[in-house]
Amino acid sequence: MEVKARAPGKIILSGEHAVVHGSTAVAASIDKYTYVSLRFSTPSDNDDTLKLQLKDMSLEFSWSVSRIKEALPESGSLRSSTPASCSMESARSIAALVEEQNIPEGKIGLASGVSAFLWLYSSIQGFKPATVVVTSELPLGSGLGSSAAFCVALVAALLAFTDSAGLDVNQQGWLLFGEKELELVNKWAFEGEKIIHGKPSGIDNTISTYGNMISFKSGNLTRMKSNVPLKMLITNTKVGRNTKALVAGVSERTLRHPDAMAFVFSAVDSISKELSTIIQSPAPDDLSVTEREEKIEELMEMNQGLLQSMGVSHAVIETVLRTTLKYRLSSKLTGAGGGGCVLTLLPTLLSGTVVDKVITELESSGFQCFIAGIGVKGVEICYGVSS
Ligand SMILES: Nc1ncnc2c1ncn2[C@@H]1O[C@H](COP(=O)(O)OP(=O)(O)OP(=O)(O)O)[C@@H](O)[C@H]1O
Ligand SMILES: C[C@@](O)(CCO)CC(=O)[O-]
Ligand SMILES: [Mg+2]
Repeated sequence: MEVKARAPGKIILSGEHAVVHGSTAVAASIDKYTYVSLRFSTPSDNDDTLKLQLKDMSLEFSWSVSRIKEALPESGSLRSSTPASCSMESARSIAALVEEQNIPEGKIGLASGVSAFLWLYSSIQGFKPATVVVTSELPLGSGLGSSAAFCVALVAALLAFTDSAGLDVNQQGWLLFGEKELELVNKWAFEGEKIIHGKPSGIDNTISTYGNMISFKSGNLTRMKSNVPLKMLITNTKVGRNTKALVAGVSERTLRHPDAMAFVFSAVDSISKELSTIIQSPAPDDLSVTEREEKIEELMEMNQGLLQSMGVSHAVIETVLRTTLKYRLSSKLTGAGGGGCVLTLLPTLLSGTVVDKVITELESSGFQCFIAGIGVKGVEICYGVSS
């Protein structure tokens, strides 16, 4: 029996970092996915290992299930229907299991993803031998929610054969979970994100699970229906960074300057609320489309300024901002910043020639550009495929 799951990446239109401190943020899914396929071994395979294949990186990790059982005995008593946090003791055992795999030095950032995998797999499926194959269209560690898409797709595949899935394994094509099941996927994925991010707000796993567009505050989501056709250019600066370290940096700055940072977070909250109102207001005529876009551009610029004051911008992000500004286009970093990806609003009436020119100039600086499809469905699964 085999199942494949796919979960989308995301952009944050406003509110990253501040959302960790209780402000509102607005996020949308994008049409780039992480895929996870799962196949349990059968007795005829004569194989008692759990394998994780990261296809894009040509890496394979494997553990005998008895070794995992010995290291993580508490996982055996957990239930797939009750998401559980990784204890300090389990985190230590997982670190040992990951270390045994000798991840190449240049790819050591994967250790947190592999740790999340071990926790989620053993907690949801126990100690069954299986092969899990991962591929992704998302650049890792670039602000497009690769960590959350990985956790969401993995959890969806792991829950697909449990009673918690609530789906018929004989159905064909991509299937959506029901509401209760989505909630369960989201909660487990959040536990994985905690292992990768340290202190996530939950916005990334939530948008990857539910898809479309959401506003998010203090762990609660509000689904949004966009009435503005948003076209966003995404520029990957290819400067690598790590969300956990950036989030920790903002928390340290907040401890040093609590009063000033409270105002910064409150300003971001107002920006996100205004942005949600504009995006959801009823369909306008052509003139007001332009007016709305101008407001969105101004809010993006204001948010970028506040992200800079949180200390999460980067020289390379400033280069992208300067380049797009030459074409009178507004941009902001998206996700954790510190490098990674930048969003640029492409107004509806902007000519294709200008879009081509700005992309050519950005790519000549060594950046990678693409126009994302925004607001796709959240996590989906497909039974009976072979990877
Ligand atoms: N396809 C994948 N396979 C294995 N591990 C992954 C995969 N995708 C993400 N990860 C794990 O997540 C880490 C990147 O997560 P990180 O949160 O730093 O960046 P991001 O999620 O891409 O950006 P952001 O959190 O700003 O949206 C990787 O270093 C790896 O540990
Ligand atoms: C930087 C951050 O706000 C968004 C990362 O995509 C972290 C989080 O909310 O968990
Ligand atoms: Mg992440």
